Amino acid sequence: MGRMKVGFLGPEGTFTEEALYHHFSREEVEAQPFSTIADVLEAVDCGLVDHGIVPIENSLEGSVNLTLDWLAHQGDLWIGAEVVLPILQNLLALPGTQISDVREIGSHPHAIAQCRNFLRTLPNVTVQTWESTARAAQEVAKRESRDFAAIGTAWAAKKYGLSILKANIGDSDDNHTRFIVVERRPEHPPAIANKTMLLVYLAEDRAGALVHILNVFVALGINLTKIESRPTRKGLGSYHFLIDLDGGLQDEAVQKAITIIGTYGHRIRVLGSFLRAEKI
Ligand SMILES: O=C(O)C(=O)C[C@]1(C(=O)O)C=C[C@@H](O)C=C1
Repeated sequence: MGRMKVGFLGPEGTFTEEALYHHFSREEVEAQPFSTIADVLEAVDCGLVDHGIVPIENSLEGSVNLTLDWLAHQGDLWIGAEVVLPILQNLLALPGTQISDVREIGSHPHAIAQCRNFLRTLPNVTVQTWESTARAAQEVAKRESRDFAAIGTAWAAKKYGLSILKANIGDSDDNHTRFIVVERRPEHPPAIANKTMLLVYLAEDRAGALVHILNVFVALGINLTKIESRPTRKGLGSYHFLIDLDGGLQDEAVQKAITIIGTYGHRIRVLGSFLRAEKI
């Protein structure tokens, strides 16, 4: 059997690539970089790769909306696993660069958001967003200019021949990102899982509709670990809910909750069921 093809947010040197090799062994995969999160998810959807890995949530900046919205609106992918990684942000520049040389800093919007306090110490520097941290690092190497620095991984510095101008520039030492591993929806979901992600559309916008749903989980003793509302794209104020809960799809209580919520007329889609990743 050939190696599994796994798409990731590239180029090489992103946090997503680190997460990929945390989950899969180098021997079993053929890793394929894509420029955007949407490109990764589309590649899985159309069968170009077997799996895809993308960020979904960060402990400082919250949800990665691009990922949540793609899952809700674009395709019908299945989340088969999650990976949680500690995130250490670094300022990367050409060797020999001094902080006073830097006029522009580029990175992924989430990485920029994780380093706000550090960036405030550089009031004369403009900040640019790039598709990923490694893409910005690659650009620093390409421009060969000391004016431009990137925020990203220590591995990207090595990969693109850059120096770490300043290490650990994140706003908090407790910085973690959760990544999801997606695949095309399997015929049979896994039999052992202890976490499930649901997408819920309320039947109607009336007082107590959300409480109604939450009460079902309470009554069945199901612990919710995250709830996020995102626009349905059907008008201002119209939202659906992405709910993470403790329990696998094989659990009777989870099955019951899904059935009851459905009989109330709310629409529910299981986005995935998998083994919870422990924080490292
Ligand atoms: O740009 C990267 O290196 C990524 O893997 C993306 C990403 C994100 O989207 O949150 C992943 C982890 C960090 O939180 C910062 C950036």
